[in-house]
Amino acid sequence: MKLKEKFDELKNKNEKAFIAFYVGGDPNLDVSEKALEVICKHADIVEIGIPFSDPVADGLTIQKADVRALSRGMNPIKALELAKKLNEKFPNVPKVFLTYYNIIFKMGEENFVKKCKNVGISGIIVPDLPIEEAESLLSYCEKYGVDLIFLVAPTTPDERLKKILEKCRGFVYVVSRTGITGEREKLSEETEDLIRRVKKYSKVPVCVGFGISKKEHVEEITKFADGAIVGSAIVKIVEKHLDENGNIKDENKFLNDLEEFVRTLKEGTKAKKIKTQVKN
Ligand SMILES: O=P(O)(O)OC[C@@H](O)[C@@H](O)c1c[nH]c2ccccc12
Repeated sequence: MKLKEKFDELKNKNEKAFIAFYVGGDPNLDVSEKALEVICKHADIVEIGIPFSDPVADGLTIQKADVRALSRGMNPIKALELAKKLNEKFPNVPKVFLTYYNIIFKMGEENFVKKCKNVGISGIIVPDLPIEEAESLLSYCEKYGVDLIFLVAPTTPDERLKKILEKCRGFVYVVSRTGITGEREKLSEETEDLIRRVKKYSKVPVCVGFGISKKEHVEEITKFADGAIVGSAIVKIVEKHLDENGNIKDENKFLNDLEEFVRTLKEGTKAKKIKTQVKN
């Protein structure tokens, strides 16, 4: 499913998007497939991380997930196969890849985008690809109908913001604060201003990630934004269920825990608007 279709569908239901991130292959391919299936039951959009050895924008939680997946032989081809399987079972949940540029470069830009298209990937997020270097990847994404999603940060000046938003497709990823991925107790106060600033220029839905880790955060963010993205807090559940050899102790317990968490997060996007009462 196209990202645009999903956002239109949500708009009709008066809901915002809950976007869940999970590292493909964490802690191994088989478990990650089951975990992603559980996530697809509740999330509106799923972000699948292709694990990479040097994930420069990631905090410790996701770095460790990447190491777990890579040590069990995860690779981009397996990530594509995983996406294909998920797409067959959940065609109405758009899937996007989050991957660093080296992986795309190694596979060849056109080859990578074409493969994404073939397995039903709707969009690609490449955190270490600046807009100035994205021309050829953008052209392949356009050719194959895959959305290239860019990130903007509190430090992005207006001029650059406009430049990015002109090229950005699917949705724009607003990084709520400077720094790396990871949970936070409180959301940054500047986030609201940033969302408003991005909304002013954006033709695509505005989604926010970094530090969103509970239902209340999702509720708060989706008052202003079109979607909330949660990563580390989901990956933490894997960590919690590991034994000393890096295997899941009790698969059913893990999947139940995960399901309960993503179900709750999705609830945060359905929060009722408080209507002001008018007295007669
Ligand atoms: O982990 P957090 O703080 O919930 O943030 C989302 C994030 O995990 C996910 O979108 C993501 C994972 N790796 C990234 C690298 C760059 C940008 C974003 C990401």
